Amino acid sequence: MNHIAVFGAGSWGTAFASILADAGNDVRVWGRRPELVEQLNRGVNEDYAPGIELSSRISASTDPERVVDGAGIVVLSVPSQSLRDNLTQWAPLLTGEKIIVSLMKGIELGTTKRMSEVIHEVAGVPLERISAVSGPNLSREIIQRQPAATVVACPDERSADTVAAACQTSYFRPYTSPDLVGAEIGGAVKNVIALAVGMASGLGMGDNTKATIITRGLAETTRLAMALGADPRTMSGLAGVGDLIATCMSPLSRNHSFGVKLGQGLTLEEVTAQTKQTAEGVKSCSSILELAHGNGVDVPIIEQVNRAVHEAVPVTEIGRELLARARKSETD
Ligand SMILES: NC(=O)C1=CN([C@@H]2O[C@H](COP(=O)(O)OP(=O)(O)OC[C@H]3O[C@@H](n4cnc5c(N)ncnc54)[C@H](O)[C@@H]3O)[C@@H](O)[C@H]2O)C=CC1
Ligand SMILES: O=C(CO)COP(=O)(O)O
Repeated sequence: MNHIAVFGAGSWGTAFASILADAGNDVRVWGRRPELVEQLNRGVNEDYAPGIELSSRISASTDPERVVDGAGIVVLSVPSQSLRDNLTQWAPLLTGEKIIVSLMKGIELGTTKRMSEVIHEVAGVPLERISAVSGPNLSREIIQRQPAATVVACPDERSADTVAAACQTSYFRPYTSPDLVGAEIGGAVKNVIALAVGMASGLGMGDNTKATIITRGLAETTRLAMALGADPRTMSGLAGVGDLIATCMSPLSRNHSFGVKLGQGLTLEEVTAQTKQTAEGVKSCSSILELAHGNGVDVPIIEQVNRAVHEAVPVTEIGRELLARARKSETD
């Protein structure tokens, strides 16, 4: 039996630990809070996966050394903006031939780095042993064992295949891809587009408006991904349009729900106070905008989401601005 370490006992860390356990692995989860670790060791996570009985193959600890000991694969699932701080403490443990898996969908504020870049920089792990798992994977559906597929992206085919083999179950189908950049950009940007779709929903707009934002959001994502060297085909796959659809359309999405509340007129502070879980797009809209500007990429939806979220520009105003832009060809 393989031993796999999962850092982060939130919604996705716990759901992914369940997949790994169902795939036959012995899974050790690191959690920050002793009370949550104690819950996991009783086979539940009422904070992040209420009503779900967890596999007996999952155990948990607050001690990173104990969690990593003997693991060939280490999965990271903490909020993107806290990765660097956490990794600084964990880096000495990530030695040897371990494969590191990022489940995170964000871009670091201040550096505009993707999560694999942060892992490479802080832990010194070569990119050939860093993979990202990304796709339409709403944790609540996955932990209920509803069928879904995902992409395991890594420049090294053997590493990608090792991770894919470790997380394949009767309900979860991983595809491999060499396009780490595309998978990470697809995963991070769709959160911002989901905020925009949520805002439209909150304003009472219907499906035409939402489909328009999703489609033009995909155009922005593709432009940015290609400018960073990604394969455009990734954008028409699970880590691109697949995740975009799931996140933009589902009431289970925290980013979508966050956007709905902003659209209904709540302030950023009010929505933040009501939101217990991580809505990555709220912070990453700024870093993604900076990344796009730094690469000369036009991202009007992301720009307007950033204004609504961080400059308190009314949501009605950003819609008007998007529609008033100069006419252009759809494919420019
Ligand atoms: N929930 C989902 O459906 C999916 C989430 N993701 C991504 O997975 C990543 C993790 O998200 P979730 O598990 O959903 O978030 P979550 O909010 O459910 O859980 C986050 C976990 O990190 C812990 N945490 C918070 N601040 C921390 C810090 N400073 N240091 C260490 N731990 C900290 C929390 O206590 C919690 O256990 C995000 O990047 C998200 O975009 C990706 C696919 C699906
Ligand atoms: O990434 C996700 C689904 O693939 C989860 O989206 P949210 O973080 O918006 O809930």
